[in-house]
Amino acid sequence: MAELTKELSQMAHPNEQAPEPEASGAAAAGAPETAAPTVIVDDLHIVYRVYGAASAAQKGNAANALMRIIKRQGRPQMKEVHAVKGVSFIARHGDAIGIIGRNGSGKSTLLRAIAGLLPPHKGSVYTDGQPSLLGVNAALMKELTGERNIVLGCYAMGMSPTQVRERYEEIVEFSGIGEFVQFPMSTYSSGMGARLRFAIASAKAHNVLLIDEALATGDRDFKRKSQERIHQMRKEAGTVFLVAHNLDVIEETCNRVIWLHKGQIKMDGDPATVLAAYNS
Ligand SMILES: Nc1ncnc2c1ncn2[C@@H]1O[C@H](COP(=O)(O)OP(=O)(O)OP(=O)(O)O)[C@@H](O)[C@H]1O
Repeated sequence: MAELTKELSQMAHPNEQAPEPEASGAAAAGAPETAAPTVIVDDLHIVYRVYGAASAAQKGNAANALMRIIKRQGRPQMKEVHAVKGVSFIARHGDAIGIIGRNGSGKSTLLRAIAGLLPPHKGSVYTDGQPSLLGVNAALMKELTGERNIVLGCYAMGMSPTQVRERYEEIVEFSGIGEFVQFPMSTYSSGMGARLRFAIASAKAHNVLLIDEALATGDRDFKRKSQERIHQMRKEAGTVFLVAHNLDVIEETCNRVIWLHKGQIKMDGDPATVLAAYNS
């Protein structure tokens, strides 16, 4: 608690997404402890409510269905999925944090919660500025051309028309989509879409950039370019979170790895140590 209070007071503009920090086991690795914190996650719990669903024990069983009819109960209405269970950590300027874990371990949920897209069931997320989430499904419009998406995407990130004009060619060049920039995004392969999204999102310096698997679909050349850009963004004093199943990308890009298992942190530390434990 004392550590968290101190860290919070260091944050320039904490973007408080939930009240009252509570007790914490937050630990830092990666960037030096003197670097300013950019994200504080304190005992975070995220619960999804799925309406119209039922647990395996409640449904698909004739005896259960008969009992519900006898008791005049309707279909079970709601199921809760406790996707993140008491996660705490502190991220700092200059950190590139890889988040690894099996399918369904809570990686994407954690990123979406840091981005402020999911309300905490319990606990808090504090961020320095508005984090930008760059996901496989990031909101570009499929029916518009790459060109229109670049312009709109840059405006959405708060760039001025002059800044958009200055950066436009570089974004097209970086994405490598060539003449397809004049075609609607619905004609793009998933790799081309992912490259364009990354090129747009990384055209601006972000305090906190959250990347969800966006590098997974790029080819080798693009992966190398995007890794270089992530390194550059870290130098510009930002913090990058990266969810990827490709552990090579994590190892080459990140200075810290958080391993999630069933919604909890199993390990948080330097990539060599965490990846060795994860692979064993
Ligand atoms: N919108 C949702 N509604 C209900 N449950 C969800 C929803 N999104 C995710 N979940 C559940 O939350 C848990 C964590 O999912 P999440 O997508 O965060 O995991 P992940 O580690 O990113 O998985 P993957 O590696 O497969 O992408 C899973 O049990 C998943 O079924």
